Amino acid sequence: MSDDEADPELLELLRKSLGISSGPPAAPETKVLESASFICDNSIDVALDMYGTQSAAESIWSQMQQRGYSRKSWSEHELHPSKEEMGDEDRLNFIFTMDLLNFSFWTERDGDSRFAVDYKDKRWTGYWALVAALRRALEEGIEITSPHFWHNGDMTIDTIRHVFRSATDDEMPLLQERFDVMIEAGEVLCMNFESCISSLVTSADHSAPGLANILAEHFPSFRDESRFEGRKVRFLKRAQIFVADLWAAFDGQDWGDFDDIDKITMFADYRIPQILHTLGSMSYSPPLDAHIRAKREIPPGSSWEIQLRGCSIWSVESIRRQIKRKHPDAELNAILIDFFLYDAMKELEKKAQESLTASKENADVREMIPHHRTRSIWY
Ligand SMILES: Nc1nc2c(c(CN[C@H]3C=C[C@H](O)[C@@H]3O)cn2[C@@H]2O[C@H](COP(=O)(O)O)[C@@H](O)[C@H]2O)c(=O)[nH]1
Repeated sequence: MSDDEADPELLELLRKSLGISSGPPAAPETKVLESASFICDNSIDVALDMYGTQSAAESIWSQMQQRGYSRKSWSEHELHPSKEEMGDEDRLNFIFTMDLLNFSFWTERDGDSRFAVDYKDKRWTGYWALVAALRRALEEGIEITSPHFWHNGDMTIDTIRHVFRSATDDEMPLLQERFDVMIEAGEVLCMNFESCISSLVTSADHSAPGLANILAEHFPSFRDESRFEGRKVRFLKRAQIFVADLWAAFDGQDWGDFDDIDKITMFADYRIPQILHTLGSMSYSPPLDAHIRAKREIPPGSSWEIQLRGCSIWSVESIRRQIKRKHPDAELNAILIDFFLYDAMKELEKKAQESLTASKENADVREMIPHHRTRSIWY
């Protein structure tokens, strides 16, 4: 070995001590699926049912095929922004704002008296009420999706109260928190990304988990993490659904072009656990089951809440693996299963509502378990 060739082992030792990695940078990982597996292995109040998972996988896959459910289904929702009506920058801003605020729409009310937004001659509730309110504001000339507007002092809490005003006397939950996360996001975007969502997305260099990690790193309101059995666990629900919404809205191209989109997991919200339980894929201990049916709140960060969220992520992963086992050519990932389950849940809820109102006395609607009630900005 010539004098100027250093000993490779010595070099490696030096690199390790200086924390310099030798090989190519490791591919970004969110560690969400790993968290979900750990939670599921240590859950005693939520359990996955193997047979329920197998039958859920079959019915989900056959329904997805019957409906031709795909990434394009996202843009078929009448309130989601299409490329015909919004330029790329406006759509980026719209989707970022939507997923910055995509949390906690449930209230103590249900039925016709719950929080709702009237828009385009329809009454929208839940997530769709958020999307409708953003559209309504833009049509009223309020730049509610612009990071500049959040940061230049023009936006006040009264702006938010006006933008998200309800058609009933039941107000959108957490209005102050929604205002706070917009102010915070405006500051972070101004300091780190020239107030441009495009700069934020570009910084991930086409990595889906990379973009989710960047959101969690720079924006506290996207840092959806907890501790369980002495370990940090990550859910990153809104960070991941932002990536997934970009991927779907831009049909896997341009701002939706990610090399590793399949590393995104199901989004741990309060709707998917409900349908996973209804499908028999997930079951609850008697105390937890009773608590949820009584519509009692479950504190954020509590063991029950973390078990519900972690087991839901693992349940959708098990369903995905089951579908791939039976149908190796199936083109699908956790995102599409999740989106499908959310849409299916909303259809179920609508049918249950209609049959309850239509024939209250003999409604044989199997009393679907309610969704769990945790109040937080994470989902
Ligand atoms: N896991 C998961 N959670 C989702 C969604 C969506 C909407 N996504 C749209 C985009 C593509 C899909 O096709 C959907 O059309 C909202 N949520 C969450 O649900 C809760 C709102 O419930 P409700 O109050 O009943 O509207 C709240 O935590 C919200 O964050 C999803 O897709 N997956």
